[in-house]
Amino acid sequence: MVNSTTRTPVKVTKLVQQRELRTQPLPSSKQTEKASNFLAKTMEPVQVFCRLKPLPSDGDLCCVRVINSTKIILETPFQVLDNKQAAQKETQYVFKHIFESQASQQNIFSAVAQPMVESLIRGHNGLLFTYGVTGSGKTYTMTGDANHRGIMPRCLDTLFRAISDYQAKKFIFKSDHLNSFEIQLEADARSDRHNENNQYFKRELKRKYAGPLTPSQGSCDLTSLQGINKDNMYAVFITYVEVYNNNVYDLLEEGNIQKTLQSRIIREDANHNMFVHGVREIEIKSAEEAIEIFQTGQKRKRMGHTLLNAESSRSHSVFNIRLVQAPANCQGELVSPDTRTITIGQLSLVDLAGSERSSRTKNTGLRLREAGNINNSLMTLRTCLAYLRENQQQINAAPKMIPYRDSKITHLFKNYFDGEGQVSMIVCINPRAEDYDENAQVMKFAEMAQEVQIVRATPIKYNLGLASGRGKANKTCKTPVSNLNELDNAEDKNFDVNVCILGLSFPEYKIDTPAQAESSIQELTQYLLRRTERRKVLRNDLESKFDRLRLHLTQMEKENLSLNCKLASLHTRYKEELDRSCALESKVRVHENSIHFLNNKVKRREREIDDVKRQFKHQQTLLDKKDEEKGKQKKTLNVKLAVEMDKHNRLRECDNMRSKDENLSEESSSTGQSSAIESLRIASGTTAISTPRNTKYWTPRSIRGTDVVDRRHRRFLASNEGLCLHDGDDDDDNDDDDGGGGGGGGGDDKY
Ligand SMILES: Nc1ncnc2c1ncn2[C@@H]1O[C@H](COP(=O)(O)OP(=O)(O)OP(=O)(O)O)[C@@H](O)[C@H]1O
Repeated sequence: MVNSTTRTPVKVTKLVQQRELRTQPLPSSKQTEKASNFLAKTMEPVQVFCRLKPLPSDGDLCCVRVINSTKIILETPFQVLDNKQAAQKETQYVFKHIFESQASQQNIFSAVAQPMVESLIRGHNGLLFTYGVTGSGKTYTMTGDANHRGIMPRCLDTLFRAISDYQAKKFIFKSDHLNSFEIQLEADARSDRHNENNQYFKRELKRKYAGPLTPSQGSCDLTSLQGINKDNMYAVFITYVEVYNNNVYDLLEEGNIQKTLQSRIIREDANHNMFVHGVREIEIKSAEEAIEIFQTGQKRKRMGHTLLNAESSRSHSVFNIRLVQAPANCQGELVSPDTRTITIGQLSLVDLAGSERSSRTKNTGLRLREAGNINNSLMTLRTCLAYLRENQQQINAAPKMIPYRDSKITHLFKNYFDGEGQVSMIVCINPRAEDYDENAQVMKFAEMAQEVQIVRATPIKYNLGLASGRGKANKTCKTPVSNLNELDNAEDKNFDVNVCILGLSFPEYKIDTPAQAESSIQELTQYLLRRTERRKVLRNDLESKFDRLRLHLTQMEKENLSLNCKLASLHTRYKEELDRSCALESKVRVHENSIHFLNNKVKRREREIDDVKRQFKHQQTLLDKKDEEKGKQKKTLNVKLAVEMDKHNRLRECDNMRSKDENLSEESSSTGQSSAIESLRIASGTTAISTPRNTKYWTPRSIRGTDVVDRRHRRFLASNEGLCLHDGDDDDDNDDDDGGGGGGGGGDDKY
């Protein structure tokens, strides 16, 4: 990267010099005269154009009358007169050109912007802004829409068509982020291009955007376009900033579109030019690319809604086209590495926010604040131009300080008013009767603005001692050379063409008279001297090239040798690595087989485990069912057992009673106390009730009755024993009962 200072065309201006002159003690009359002559020669006024917007319908009241292409009359509409009860007033204004409502976008571009593009190609600065009431057609004029492309897309199209054959490769010129440029070596530029391509393809995969605006095709006839230097290489850079609420935002800032933009500061560069610090400057290679980038910025732009215009711009937007150029080298291809030869021209296209009285828009809150800021910045612009005009008109008075810094937009424009270049303004007028008051203000300002003088840009020329026309000549030779290179003939290949022109052809000379001969000889001598000089330059250039080539060849030879050694060692290493990898591969194969075998085994085992699990589950369900059945059986048997036990207890009580009765009867028979027995029987109510027969037909030994009870008792015991076999828990109870029953059992023995 070449590190040297960059030159921009706008430097300390003649106007500033003039003002400095005025601040010093009174200049001599000779000085003043010289200065005024100088001013008269090099300054030109701000060019003010006026564009009328068509009325929405024929019946609408109009407040302007066009006299001719430069004169216009603003007249008080009857409607306004009625309201104010004032006398009809007419004010005539003169502008550089008045475009009536039927004027096309192309007309505006050709008359206003095309000369500025030519200036830009010559390396000069230009500022073009649209000014007017909200909805008067400022954005339409500057940007336009898909069918009616405005100034900006037309400028881009014209510029790219003009420099198409002379564009430097991308990243040869590189921004130094301080408003200047450097020249990169081709290797660095190539690496940057490579990185960008990678990002581009990634972006392309995601992108699905088609903006409404496309660059205009054929905005101007290129044959009429002047200023292109065919021995220079060009590169175009763009920036797009917005001034909103007196803060500057970079609309092309990197990152997501929804991202909150960072406010930027305005700084002065090494050449005293104002620039937005840290702004993203993008190199573009076609008008289409520029429009696409512009659309991205446009999306970010804050759009407010007022009652007057649903899509009103609440901010000033500044679209900068910067054209960087430098002389090409001998081959007419690469840019000369000398950074001092760089020329930067800048064209600023500014779409100002609409001037509007807030009482009319009925804005409130944020919108009111926006309107306040817009009005303040426009007021500062008006004040700056008014003071500039005053300073220029009253040369002998103490100059007023211009309040550029009071607003961001004027701070940014400072260079244009203080420096060299061209300033143009398009005043957009909506000729509706309702807009009369605002239009009067706008026109007053416009009239005043065209009295401000701007220093005309001085032409910039560099003589590198190289032949002019070298670029074209090299281009002409390129085609046959590339054709030769495509041939098989080795001798014809790599034919290096370097067209070196020694200058213009021999001048014509006349030697009819001695005087003529003398002057011709002098002319020829001059011509030959120039030729000799040029030959010297070319020879030096050739020799330095030979030297470089020789050096290059020796270096290449050395590199070749070392590369060959490296290649041989790499070859042997490669073979070793190949053998190792073969051995490893066979090992891997063995391991793979064993893994395969083990895998199969594992699968088999898993299947077996599954089978066993299934069987186990089945057995489990069978067991559960059996348990359930057992539980049910147990319950029914318990019920039966309880019933039988109850019966058995009752029977046993009966037996006991009977045996007691028998004992008593035996005792009474022996003692003859039957009355006592009788009283006992009465005391035992149960026995009396259960055996009523006994009292009536009682015999001391009723063998039949004993037999029946005995049989029943035995059946019960048998069944009870059978039950006890089934239930172990109940066995204890039965045993207890049997304890009782044991008595019974004992009793059984008695039976
Ligand atoms: N010369 C014209 N011919 C046809 N239509 C126009 C013309 N000028 C403006 N318009 C239309 O008028 C409307 C408002 O124009 P535009 O947005 O350019 O106004 P503006 O001055 O930029 O407003 P603001 O300051 O609010 O942004 C748009 O729909 C536009 O298409």
